[in-house]
Amino acid sequence: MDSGENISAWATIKRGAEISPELKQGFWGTMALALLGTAGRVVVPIAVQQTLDKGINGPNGVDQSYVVAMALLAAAAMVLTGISSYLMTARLFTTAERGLATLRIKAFRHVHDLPLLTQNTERRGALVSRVTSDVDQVSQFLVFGGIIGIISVGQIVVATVIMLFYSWQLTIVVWVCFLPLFGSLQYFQRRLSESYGTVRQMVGQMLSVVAEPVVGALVVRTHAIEDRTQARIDDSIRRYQAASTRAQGLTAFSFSLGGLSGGLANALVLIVGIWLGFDGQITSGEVLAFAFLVTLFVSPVQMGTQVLTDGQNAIAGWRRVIGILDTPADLDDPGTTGEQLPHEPLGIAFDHVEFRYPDGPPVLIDVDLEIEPGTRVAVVGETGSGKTTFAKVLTRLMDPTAGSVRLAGHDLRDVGFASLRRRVVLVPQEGFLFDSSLRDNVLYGDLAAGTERIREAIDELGLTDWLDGLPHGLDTRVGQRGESLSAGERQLVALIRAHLADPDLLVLDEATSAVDPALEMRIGRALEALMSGRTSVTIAHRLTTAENADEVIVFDRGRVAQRGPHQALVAEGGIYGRLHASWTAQQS
Ligand SMILES: Nc1ncnc2c1ncn2[C@@H]1O[C@H](COP(=O)(O)OP(=O)(O)OP(=O)(O)O)[C@@H](O)[C@H]1O
Repeated sequence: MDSGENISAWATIKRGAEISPELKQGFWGTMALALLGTAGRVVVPIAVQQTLDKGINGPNGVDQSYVVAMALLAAAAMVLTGISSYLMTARLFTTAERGLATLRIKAFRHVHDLPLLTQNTERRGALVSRVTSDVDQVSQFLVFGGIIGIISVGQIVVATVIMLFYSWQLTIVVWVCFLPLFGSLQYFQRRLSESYGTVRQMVGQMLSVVAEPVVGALVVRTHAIEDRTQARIDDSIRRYQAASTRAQGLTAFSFSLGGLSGGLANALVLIVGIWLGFDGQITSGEVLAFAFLVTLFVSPVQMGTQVLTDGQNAIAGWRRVIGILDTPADLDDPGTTGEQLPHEPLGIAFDHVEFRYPDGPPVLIDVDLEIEPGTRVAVVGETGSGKTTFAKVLTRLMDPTAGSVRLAGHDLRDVGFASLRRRVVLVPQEGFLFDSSLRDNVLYGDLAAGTERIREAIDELGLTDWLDGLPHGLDTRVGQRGESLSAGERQLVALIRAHLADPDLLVLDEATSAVDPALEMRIGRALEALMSGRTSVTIAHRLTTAENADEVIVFDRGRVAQRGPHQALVAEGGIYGRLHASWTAQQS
């Protein structure tokens, strides 16, 4: 998956704003409010200077009404600052959250389009961290860092302009104190960017290492590998801690440099200001106002270094989310303009199909076959011979690397996904059940089905007595991943789901888990009903499945080695003969 690391900070912000156009909305209004707020803050030192130089030390002595007027002006300015800060904060919150909601939605949606292989290889925890915690970093920065950043820049600009108005010499003194910091900003920005990039990567790794044993808790317990698992988790936490400490150290250093420059500027302004005052070039009110202005200048610079840090962390996160969006979907959906599969049993044609996993050897080699509509096919072969890969290519979970697959004469690449997923259903070996009711789970087959249709489907599969035996019927909770049901019952749910979908090509990866004979019979009956009137391809692990099929296709190291009815293949011997012998030996 695209790590996004090659995108520069500026390009990341531009691309981020392109993905979430809401972030740009009302930007100039927010900037105007920021400037208004900053201008309000600057009024206070000016009022202090005016009060001292004209209201108290003026040529006609103390001018009370002038002092009151200046106090009122300062108060009004503070109220204005408060109101504009509030409005700006509210606007930033709203636009940032709206923009990030769009980013999350787009990223989550794209996860479904990612190549299946990427989803397998990209550690799932890291993927989740990209769409959750990485987006949170961006959110925190845009909301808090964004506010402070805008205020800071505005404050620095306005403070500099007013400082120049009072004394250009003291302004130069202040800027000279900050030059080393400003000069090294780019260096810090680069180092911070690298460090926070590593931090975000470590967060992803930590999440995936933590998530794995939670999902595989049963294996961890049964094999008593808690210590080994914990050691891996400890290691990833420590690596995250080290990366984070390195990044924070850099932040602390840049922050201290800001503090040092600020202290130096304050001291030098007083020394040089008093010296200029002796010379008559500046009044005491102006020196006092300048001291206020230096504070107005120093605090945003210090805040700015913090913002820079948060910004780098956020940009590192933003890059990773953009990396998801920039990873192309491997399968192109022709969409509504694509061809539609007919609603009738589908004929299958593999035209010199080759498939290889990335950087791997060919796993399907020159598979060239036709299957008549309505045929019941069993696919057999030794482990690793390519049966599952064949099923995935047949259902267009992956495209062949050479050759083509046609259903009812349509090249699968030209068929719209909506039609394909409606007419072709794959029932995997271990169907995934969601932590919800039985009804919700079977509804994934046909979201529009009502209770009556569901009951009808269950009846057609001969499962009504099984359903009636469940404590709450259709409302029975299946638990996480269907853990409250037995393995056989989970298969039944998968079969009902598939039947509701009413496909014209059914591709089944037969479950290998043994179930009790009564349930086995139920599953057999349900399968029988499910396959009738449809083309079906079953990856068979049982002798009876192969026996009952119209035709058996035998795979050997990616090639179709034999095909024909069961009896004929038994007579032929070869690979199927050996398989058959081992099945019958198992049964006896
Ligand atoms: N995601 C993958 N990445 C790389 N190689 C893979 C991947 N999935 C399968 N393979 C390889 O492809 C070959 C065929 O695998 P496949 O799963 O299609 O075999 P199979 O006949 O279904 O085996 P089984 O009966 O054990 O499920 C194997 O050598 C396997 O190692």
